[in-house]
Amino acid sequence: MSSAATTTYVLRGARPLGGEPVDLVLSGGVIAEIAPVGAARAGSEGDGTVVVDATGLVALPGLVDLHTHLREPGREDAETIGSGTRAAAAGGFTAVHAMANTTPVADTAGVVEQVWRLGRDAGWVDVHPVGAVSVGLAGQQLAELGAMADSAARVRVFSDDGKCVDDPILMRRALEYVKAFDGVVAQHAQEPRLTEGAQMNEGVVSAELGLAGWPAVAEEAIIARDVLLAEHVGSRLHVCHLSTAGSVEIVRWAKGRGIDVTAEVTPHHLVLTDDLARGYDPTFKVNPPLRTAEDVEAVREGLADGTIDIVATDHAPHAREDKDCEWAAAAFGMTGLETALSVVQQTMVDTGRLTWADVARVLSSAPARIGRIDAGEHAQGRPLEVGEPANVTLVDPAARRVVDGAGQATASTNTPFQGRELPGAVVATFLRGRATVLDGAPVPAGADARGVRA
Ligand SMILES: NC(=O)N[C@@H](CC(=O)O)C(=O)O
Ligand SMILES: [Zn+2]
Ligand SMILES: [Zn+2]
Repeated sequence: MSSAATTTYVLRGARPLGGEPVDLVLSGGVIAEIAPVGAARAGSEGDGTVVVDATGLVALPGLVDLHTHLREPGREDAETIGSGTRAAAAGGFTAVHAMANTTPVADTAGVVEQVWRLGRDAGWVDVHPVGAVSVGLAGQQLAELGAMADSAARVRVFSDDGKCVDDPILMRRALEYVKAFDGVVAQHAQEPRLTEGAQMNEGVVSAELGLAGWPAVAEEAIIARDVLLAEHVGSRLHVCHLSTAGSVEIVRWAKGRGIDVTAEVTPHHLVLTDDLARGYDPTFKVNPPLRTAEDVEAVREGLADGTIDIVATDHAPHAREDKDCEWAAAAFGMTGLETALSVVQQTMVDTGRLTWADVARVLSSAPARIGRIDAGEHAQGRPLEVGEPANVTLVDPAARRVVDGAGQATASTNTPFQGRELPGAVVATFLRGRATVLDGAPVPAGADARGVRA
């Protein structure tokens, strides 16, 4: 159970969205006061008040991930809801959307309620289950979308992620169905016939390595079809992990036409390229595949100009035996929750392409809006204003760290940034006024402000 926050925190000298320093006071689960530095009255009261020296730290609204694989139920050897949500908190997140490709698949009200409850009991972040579009992700029969929407989990995002809803009739029906409860279909855009046996991006490198290629058109053809279907039906479409320059162009065109489409890019597609396949290290095997430097530039441009709405991690932990094997046999996917903010800082903020206010949009308010979790008692992605829920992330943009998968909170070690130095570090995360991370270390629910269990 999430317990009510009892400690009052004064975040002394924090810079909301990278602006001028203030004292941010978190009390009673909300942002209670925003005062000039040193002026917050709560600071002097001692009793139950913790002053956090936030000098130089940027305060962001708690991050929201629209695309996380938590693996429970079914693959608890790779990740559990406990370990995955602890990793999320460590990465500055206060809410995640848990993808449906579990075992069993999250295609019924029963399974999504189980995931939602386990997330709530773990207490690290709000867990919003994604419901499957089709029964068993088999692409044949529509799952019980309405029952999942009406369940305690209040599902609004539906996806067969890992698989593409390639049947246009099924996609059309799903788009029609979700309109009834303002839901969205999040598509994993991969034309299956064009990607049979595909191992990496189709291009110069795949030809050299002799690995079967995954052409850009396999992604773009589905996105083009889906934006037209969304227009025809008058429904809401979300494009998962967009990765090619052509996909950016199609989404830009669709938005220009007024089609209700949103799109996400992953941190890894903002920086890594298919050159990394040359070492045959399956850590770099992911779906959609790492693309070319031109694609990386195009997705950065698309994120900067608002064509791409959000950054979503596609955190995809895998057990060692599924990655410690030859490339062709390895599973697709890489972890991302604990490096996402740093990669966005490196590629977009430190390059002058996004401000911290933009980061708050692409990693918090926009994903919360797309997932329809931006209202009500547990609202996420809200502005840092008095009276709003105290979901706050403190990041030190001047910090530098070398990524070590073994030292992360996620139960898996398949980070593509192993050994790389990244800028920025999450110093603290607050979920409705309760610290889930302090001094860079996770604080379990029920522990006091110094991380000691009461
Ligand atoms: N991204 C991946 O390479 N893998 C994801 C599935 C997916 O996001 O398509 C997974 O579940 O492992
Ligand atoms: Zn996917
Ligand atoms: Zn995914």
